[in-house]
Amino acid sequence: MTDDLAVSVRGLTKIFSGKTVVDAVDMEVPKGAIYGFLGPNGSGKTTTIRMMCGLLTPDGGEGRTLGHDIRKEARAIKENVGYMTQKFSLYGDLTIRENLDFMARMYRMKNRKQVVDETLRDLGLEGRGDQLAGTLSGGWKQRLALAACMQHKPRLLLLDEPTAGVDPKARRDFWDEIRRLSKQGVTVLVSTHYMDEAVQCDYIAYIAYGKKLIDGPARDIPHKVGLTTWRVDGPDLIPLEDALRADPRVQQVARFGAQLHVSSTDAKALDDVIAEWKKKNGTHHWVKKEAELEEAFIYLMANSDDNFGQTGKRAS
Ligand SMILES: Nc1ncnc2c1ncn2[C@@H]1O[C@H](COP(=O)(O)OP(=O)(O)OP(=O)(O)O)[C@@H](O)[C@H]1O
Repeated sequence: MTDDLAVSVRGLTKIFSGKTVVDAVDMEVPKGAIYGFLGPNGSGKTTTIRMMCGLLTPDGGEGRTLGHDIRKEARAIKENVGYMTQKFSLYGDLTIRENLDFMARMYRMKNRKQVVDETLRDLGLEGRGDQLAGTLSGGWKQRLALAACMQHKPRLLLLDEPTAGVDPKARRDFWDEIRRLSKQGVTVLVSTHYMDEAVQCDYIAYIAYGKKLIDGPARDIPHKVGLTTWRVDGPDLIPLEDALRADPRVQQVARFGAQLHVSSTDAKALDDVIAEWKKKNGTHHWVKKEAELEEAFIYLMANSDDNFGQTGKRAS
């Protein structure tokens, strides 16, 4: 394992009740990266991340996280992990200070009063420590939850759908903060179903049925998925959209504002469709474009009930 990797694991496997839910996954996560795990419900994302962070013992495989053996030194890894989930984050009926203190206790921090005071100050909440956390707005709850799990200065941060249900401004602020942490060298692992979280990631792994099917830098993912995309705008897009969706040679039609992005993994078949439309109706403006992460994300998620590689489903 090189010094610039926060995580390097091979053959990671987990079996629950006789069912292999993570199947021989290899993974390398550079230090300070924001690494997104995409995939359908129950595909094994959380289980993979938990094994990499020393929170769950693998049934097979090996590797190191933050320089520690994931099997033998799980405790040392855990001490360096901050965990923020959408479901469990704060106790609404405890005060802001009590929540911060509770988290500091969980990490057995010694100088808790000082740490909590510092966190309150950093958050700009000095005068509001006695306020019940449940009375905070969604965006503030999220800032508090993030600050709480960073108090022990972890080098690895786990985020489970961190901005689900949060308004756009708070979401932007949150990702600004995550990027700041990543620049400071904190490695961030994000499990998500949401495109606007996926596009924040430097690296992406797509997991289905416990297997890692695609991974790499986010900018390489569209190429790895192999999508060809055409952008179209012009009048009467709704009938065009309906017709394209009904065409078996088109795998995906996604609306982006006043445009449609029309995609397929079969470039030739798609080009034929577009050529026919250009001939039939000259009022639309068609441009072939590089597929971007948004289209790749929609494609992966829309096809995620099927075995990967099978197509035929369409995103909307
Ligand atoms: N502690 C456990 N005991 C038994 N089965 C489990 C346990 N944890 C997870 N599983 C099962 O393992 C499979 C993978 O779950 P996991 O939570 O890793 O998936 P996921 O991709 O993170 O899903 P989601 O996106 O819904 O959170 C699921 O079928 C789940 O029910």
